[in-house]
Amino acid sequence: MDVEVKRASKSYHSSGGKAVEALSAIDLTISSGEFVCLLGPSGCGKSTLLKLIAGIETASSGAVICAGEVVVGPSTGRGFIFQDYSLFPWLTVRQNIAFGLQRGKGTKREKRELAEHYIRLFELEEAAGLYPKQLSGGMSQRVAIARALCLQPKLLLMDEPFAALDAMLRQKLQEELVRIWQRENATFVFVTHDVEEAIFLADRIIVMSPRPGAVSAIVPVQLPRPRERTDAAFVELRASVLRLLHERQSSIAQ
Ligand SMILES: Nc1ncnc2c1ncn2[C@@H]1O[C@H](COP(=O)(O)OP(=O)(O)OP(=O)(O)O)[C@@H](O)[C@H]1O
Repeated sequence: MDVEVKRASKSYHSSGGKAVEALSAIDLTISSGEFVCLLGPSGCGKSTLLKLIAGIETASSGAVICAGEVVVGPSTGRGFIFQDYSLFPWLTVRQNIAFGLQRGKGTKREKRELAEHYIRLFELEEAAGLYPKQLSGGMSQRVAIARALCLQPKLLLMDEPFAALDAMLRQKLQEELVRIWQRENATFVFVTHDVEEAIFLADRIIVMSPRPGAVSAIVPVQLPRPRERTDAAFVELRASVLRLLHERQSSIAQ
């Protein structure tokens, strides 16, 4: 599913009545099947941009077009995982993961196998019968990711989904996410603060800057996959993206 963001701006009104310009005239085109990371400091509007694409926030001006249709609200073809992932407290891990499959295509058995596949993938076998209140933060996050992937959306929007995970699991899931993306041929948009994560995952990194939120640079990542974090080209690109972020930060501060 391709995405076109056309001069999209978003202002929020705080309780004091003051407007916060979270995004200013964003233009961005994401091709079908692309893996894009949104990278930038806190408050530059990454989550807001993701919410506009998901259709859970409306642009103050401009538009978002997905697969040729103007986004006017959420849709099952556009999956999302946000920071405040919410699981259904009255359902077990297994039931949460399988929840969205109920109305989808396929036999009962196929659906059960799909849910079990994601339970195994995210190492949730032992937690499958537990309820959300019995899970750690990292486990809840894995359930939320598994639940979104289970629906096999054509566009998956992810807001720092690995932020609360330990380093080992985080790397493992990054690798798995790339494999899933390659297999599903879906479009992935992934928000992160982490330069290494962005380089490991993305075809292109959209660097954003704050006050107001804007696209400050677009960095193509032309490293072959699977990527190796210790390769010279990877390390070099990491240094140059970090430099770019520092430059943009200091030019805003001046
Ligand atoms: N519902 C809201 N009401 C008022 N202001 C908001 C709201 N949501 C976001 N903002 C403001 O809009 C700006 C952009 O926020 P956003 O969450 O999109 O940034 P972000 O880059 O995702 O930040 P972070 O990396 O910290 O999650 C910030 O100044 C934030 O305070």
